[in-house]
Amino acid sequence: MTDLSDAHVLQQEIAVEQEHVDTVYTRLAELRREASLAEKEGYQLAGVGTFGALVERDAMVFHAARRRHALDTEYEGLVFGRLDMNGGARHYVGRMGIRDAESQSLVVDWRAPAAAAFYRATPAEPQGVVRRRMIQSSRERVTGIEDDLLDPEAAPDDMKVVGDGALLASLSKATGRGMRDIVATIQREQDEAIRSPASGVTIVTGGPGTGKTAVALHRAAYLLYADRNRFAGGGILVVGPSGVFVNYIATVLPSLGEDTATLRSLGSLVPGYNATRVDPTDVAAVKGSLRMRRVLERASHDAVPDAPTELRLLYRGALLRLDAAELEKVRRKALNKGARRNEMRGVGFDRLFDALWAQAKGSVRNLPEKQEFESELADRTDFREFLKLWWPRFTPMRVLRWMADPGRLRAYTNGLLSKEEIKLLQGSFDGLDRHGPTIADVALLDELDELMGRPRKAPARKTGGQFHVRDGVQEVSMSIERQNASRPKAEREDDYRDYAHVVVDEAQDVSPLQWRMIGRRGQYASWTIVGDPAQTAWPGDTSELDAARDRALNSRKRQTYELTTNYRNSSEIFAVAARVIKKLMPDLRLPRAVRSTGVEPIEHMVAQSELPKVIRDAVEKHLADVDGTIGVITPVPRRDEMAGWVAGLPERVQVVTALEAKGMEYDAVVLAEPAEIATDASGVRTLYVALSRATQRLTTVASKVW
Ligand SMILES: Nc1ncnc2c1ncn2[C@@H]1O[C@H](COP(=O)(O)OP(=O)(O)OP(=O)(O)O)[C@@H](O)[C@H]1O
Repeated sequence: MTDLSDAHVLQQEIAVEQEHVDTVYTRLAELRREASLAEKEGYQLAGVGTFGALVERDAMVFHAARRRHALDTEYEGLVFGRLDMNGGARHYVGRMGIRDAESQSLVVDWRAPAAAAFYRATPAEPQGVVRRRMIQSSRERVTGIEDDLLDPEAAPDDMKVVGDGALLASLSKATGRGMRDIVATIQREQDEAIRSPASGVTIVTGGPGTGKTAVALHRAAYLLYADRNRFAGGGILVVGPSGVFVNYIATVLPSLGEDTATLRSLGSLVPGYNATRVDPTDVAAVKGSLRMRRVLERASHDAVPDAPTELRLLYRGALLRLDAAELEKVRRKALNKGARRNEMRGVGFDRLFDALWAQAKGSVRNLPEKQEFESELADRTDFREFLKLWWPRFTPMRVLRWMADPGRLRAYTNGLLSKEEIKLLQGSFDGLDRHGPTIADVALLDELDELMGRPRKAPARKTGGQFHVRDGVQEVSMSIERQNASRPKAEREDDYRDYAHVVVDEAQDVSPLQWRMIGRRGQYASWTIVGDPAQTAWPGDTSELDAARDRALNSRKRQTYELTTNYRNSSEIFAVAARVIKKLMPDLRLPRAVRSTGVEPIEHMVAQSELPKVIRDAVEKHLADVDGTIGVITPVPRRDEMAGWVAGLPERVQVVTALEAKGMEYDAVVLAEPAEIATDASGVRTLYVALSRATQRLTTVASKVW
């Protein structure tokens, strides 16, 4: 009986909301028509030909096109919330703000201040909200409603309240590909971090699945909304650990209505590199250490391998000669401590001329003025060839390659690294030529770039102006293009460093040198940093990481937020992960997993020889259990071998190493050989990460006790 009447009320309320949603979509269709029309009219204005008309055209076309794009991308689930306020006012909350023809608000943008209460109001602090309603829909059709009655005292008698727990309802849906959209269900503690002030540094910490990545991305969308000029103009940089992860989060930003953020992995932050190779964790830790800066400094000042050991020039019948020691003296004089080698090239040449001039004065008769002496030498091919070999223009890659030579490596690291550390580096640069840099190498290359400076380039030839000449007609380009053209364009595209905001995800794994690399690109930025120290793969002491981070952020003011609810894992799955990390860190505060599925994780203990079959069977079982993604997580060195065991299965099965699994989320996970993951250099904390990736099903397959 109750059920029937509940169902009846639900249908009634759905019909009420459907009516409003219909009004919104009708208005949306009107707005789209208007935007297309404005775009067309804008183009027609070009025919008028006056300068003013052309500028107006630019603005119209640009704004209309952006508006139309927004209207198209925000279509699905446009309206997702409703607030009934004390006093009778009613607001709908959605992916974008929409007003009717009389400028009355039909939907408030989720990022607008008026929508904040939707995320923040609680029964203890209702903030004027009587009833909060979540509206679920599929395209234009309302399919469900969930209410929270926040202020029963203030509720009118006829107010209906339906459903229980919108959050849990939304969480039990499978994730599918990409992160589930959480705009509708952002929780209070998350909302506070998302809307934290745009200045200084916002630090967000929290255990697995607490929504750190979600918060970081929503924050990027929020900042762009709150101060578009500042953040779209300067740009927002979002840095994630790996390419796999960056692809995964790339699908989320457009769904937040933002396509203006720049996404980069740590291996692709520096232009020209797209590194995906990973070093073993202990090697990466040495490469990421601050002490490497001194090592690189030594390398950047070292003599070039195979450089000429002598300079002999026959000049006006006299022999001018500088031997190895003299050449080395000249080089050192030009390159005193801290000097940047590429920038000092001219100074090095000047010193060389000085040395030759001093000799010539004693041995050449009819010596011309010094200037003429220099230009005579500079014209000679043999001398120019010598200069090229003696002091070439260096690229960071060229110098890093020197480290593959054991003798040079020893010389550069002597006294700075321990014997064990030097041993770890030996051989680790061998693959540079054939396979390109590893992710950790990219920070070394960026450091070298700074230590050596850039070879001065010939001034770029001007290409185009602000006018395009086409078919004899002079046409003004779009103002947006002109704006772009007036920026130092090569810099912005190539190695832009003036981001207005930098978001760093999985910050617990950013090495000291990587902090420096990111810091160079955010010197004037405000920052959002999210991470979980308990999930770090950094071996040993993490205080060096903290110090490097602090240096990158220098004295900027900080706000810290802690997220405490795990939305990803079922409580049954998180219990397994918690058991593992508690052994290592008994005092760690763990998040609360709010959702129970009643399905216990499966733990298989099998003989080595059975691993391939049991793993494959487990994956096949999960393929039947869940519709979404399945992650097979392996020890780092065994990825390819194990991928072979599950070859030929559908695309929704992804095989990743425990390190690559960072930040990822799957509906089901099959975790292979936990004991091997735990004894790897990155250890138990990486196993903890791997065990907390699944939303619904977890199977572990082990041949050794763990
Ligand atoms: N308020 C929320 N409502 C519904 N789902 C949420 C909410 N917050 C987070 N989620 C979901 O929880 C999952 C975990 O979020 P996210 O990946 O951002 O967590 P994380 O803290 O970055 O995790 P980790 O540190 O383990 O990588 C995602 O599927 C996300 O969509």
